Amino acid sequence: MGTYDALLVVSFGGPEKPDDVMPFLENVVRGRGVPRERLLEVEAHYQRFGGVSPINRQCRDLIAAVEPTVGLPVYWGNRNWHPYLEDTLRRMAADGMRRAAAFVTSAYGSYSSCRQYIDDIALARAAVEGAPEIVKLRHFFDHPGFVAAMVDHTREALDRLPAGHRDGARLVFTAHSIPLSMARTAGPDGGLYEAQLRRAAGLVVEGLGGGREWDLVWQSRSGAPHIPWLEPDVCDHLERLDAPAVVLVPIGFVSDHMEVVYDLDVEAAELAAAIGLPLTRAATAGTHPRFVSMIGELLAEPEPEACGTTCCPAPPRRGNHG
Ligand SMILES: CC1=C(CCC(=O)O)c2cc3nc(cc4[nH]c(cc5[nH]c(cc1n2)c(C)c5CCC(=O)O)c(CCC(=O)O)c4C)C(CCC(=O)O)=C3C
Ligand SMILES: [Fe+2]
Repeated sequence: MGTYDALLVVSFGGPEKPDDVMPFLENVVRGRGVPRERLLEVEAHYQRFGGVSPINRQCRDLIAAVEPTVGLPVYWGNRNWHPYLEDTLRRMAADGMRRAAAFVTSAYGSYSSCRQYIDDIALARAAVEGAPEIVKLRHFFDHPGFVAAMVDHTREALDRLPAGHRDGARLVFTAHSIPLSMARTAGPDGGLYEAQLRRAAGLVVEGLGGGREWDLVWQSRSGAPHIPWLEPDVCDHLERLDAPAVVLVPIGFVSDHMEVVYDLDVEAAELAAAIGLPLTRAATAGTHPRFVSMIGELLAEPEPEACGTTCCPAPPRRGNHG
């Protein structure tokens, strides 16, 4: 860890009170062509939980668990809500930090899950005089710490199924859907997002001892209806699936984001109850001890090379942001 003088946790950000919800959502979708109706729907998901996203609390919990283990000061900055990256970089500069490793709370490559973080770090650095150099840590989808946490949590979810359903239960892995065009151009050769997700899911199945049927499906589709996104959606999949029981494994998320607590724990759970399908949901990595120790292990790895400039290109912007 000799080359870094701080760890910077970079996350998505989320609202912490009802009045934060619309300004937060407008930050997220600025220039993105997300229809107003979709935004209002998602606003209702947040308001149902008192206008509070679980994500900030999860970042604080992760930082509290990680800080004592890494021997470095830990900072936290978000892309879309307070504490904003720019404010955090300003504080880091004032504290004399010159060079920090960035742990982004997303394990995979694609524009939304990687490049957008890199771009926002660069924008924030450009706005702050004397901002520290930032080295983004690698995609950790296949790291034994992440995999071990998901294996444990999937086993716990299997154990929560009614006895008699555990052996035959199907594992349904989920990740955030993205536009097909974004999926095709993810990574240096395209298709990286889906390939990394399949690899991570396969490692979890292996860690459980193998021999189980599993699928990778998508959730939380956004955007305009005429734009194709990755399919099938988790709910369509559950409806068609011929399985005695299901464990949902949100392998695409590192903590229980709003997408997990609403789209899976409310929507998918209601559907499963309606069609009589026994279903449980595996916890996300969260603050599992192996996930926490993984961060220290990533800091000790040889410094990752920066992504190439043609990797995960930005989709065309819409609206008044060019
Ligand atoms: C790949 C991916 C991840 C995983 C990687 C990562 O973790 O970064 C992710 C995470 C998250 N997405 C989140 C929230 C939202 N995402 C939206 C919209 C979008 N997501 C997209 C992709 C992803 N999103 C895309 C292509 C869009 C369309 C607009 C655009 O092109 O940018 C919208 C707009 C409303 C809507 O959903 O339509 C919201 C509110 C939160 C916070 C949750 C909380 O508060 O707990 C988190 C962690
Ligand atoms: Fe999202």
